[in-house]
Amino acid sequence: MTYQATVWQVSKKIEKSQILTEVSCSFKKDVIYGLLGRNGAGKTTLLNLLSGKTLPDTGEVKVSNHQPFNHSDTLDHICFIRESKNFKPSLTIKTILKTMPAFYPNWNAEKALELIEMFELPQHKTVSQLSKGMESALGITVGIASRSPLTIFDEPYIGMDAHARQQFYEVLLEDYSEFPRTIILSTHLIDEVSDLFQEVYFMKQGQISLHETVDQLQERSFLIKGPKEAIETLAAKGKVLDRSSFMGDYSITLYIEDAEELASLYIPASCSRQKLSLQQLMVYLTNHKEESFT
Ligand SMILES: Nc1ncnc2c1ncn2[C@@H]1O[C@H](COP(=O)(O)OP(=O)(O)OP(=O)(O)O)[C@@H](O)[C@H]1O
Repeated sequence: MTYQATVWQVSKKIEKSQILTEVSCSFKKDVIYGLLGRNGAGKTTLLNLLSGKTLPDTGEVKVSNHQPFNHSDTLDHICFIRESKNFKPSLTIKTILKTMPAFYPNWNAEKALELIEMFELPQHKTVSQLSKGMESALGITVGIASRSPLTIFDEPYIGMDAHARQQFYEVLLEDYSEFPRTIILSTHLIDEVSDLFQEVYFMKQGQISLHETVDQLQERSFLIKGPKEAIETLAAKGKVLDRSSFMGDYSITLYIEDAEELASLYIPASCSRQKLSLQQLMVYLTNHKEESFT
């Protein structure tokens, strides 16, 4: 297996607060990852480490087999687009586009111009003169046109309307199909982008709480409704992520990791089974509290 980036047993404190605790994760070459978790889970901190902005206190981060911090050859392989402040406010879009090849060896000027036109960005304007959505569209343009082997987007669409976000997802997928690279996208708009992800990492309180392929995750998770007794029997087959009861209707959100349990799962005719969206799963997986029926 070829990895573009690996994080091994990384811990990080900021101002005496423990932000990341023994985080280990790896990102394969040419795979699109979703990095999901609630506010303050530690996603941006992890992405800062991966992009060489900071060093871990303990553990090891490697991108293209090197620690990225202060390693210019490795930093050339990484493009990190944050939710804001990606560019100097006094620079015009035109100037930014001119300087990008110096940062990104795979920079594709033609692609950049195509996206500038698609997002209707005025090249003569400075970053400070752009709306929030336009500034985000500029970040996305740079992220895609960089064609960096490790491209990271940390909630890059602030202020962009639904149409522009859809354009972003489509263009990202189209360009990735032609020029595969490792992409990590941290987002809260999970259902909008879930079709893009091949694998997801869930973070909770500074740790990785789950890593799965999207297909596996959806195969292993169920929302089951039915009579109390049947539901209780099914609950014993896996991890109950959520329970609810309303006027005699009982339901559970069940996650079955064990392959044998999964293969032999029998759902009686008195019960119904539904698929869960990635967004619903994320809510349950990052809010794990098990309740009993009342
Ligand atoms: N410079 C800083 N000084 C103090 N605390 C910080 C700093 N940066 C981050 N933190 C803290 O680290 C924790 C994780 O923050 P981080 O930004 O990594 O989370 P996140 O998962 O990206 O959140 P969000 O989804 O809201 O962007 C939070 O509790 C945050 O308050």
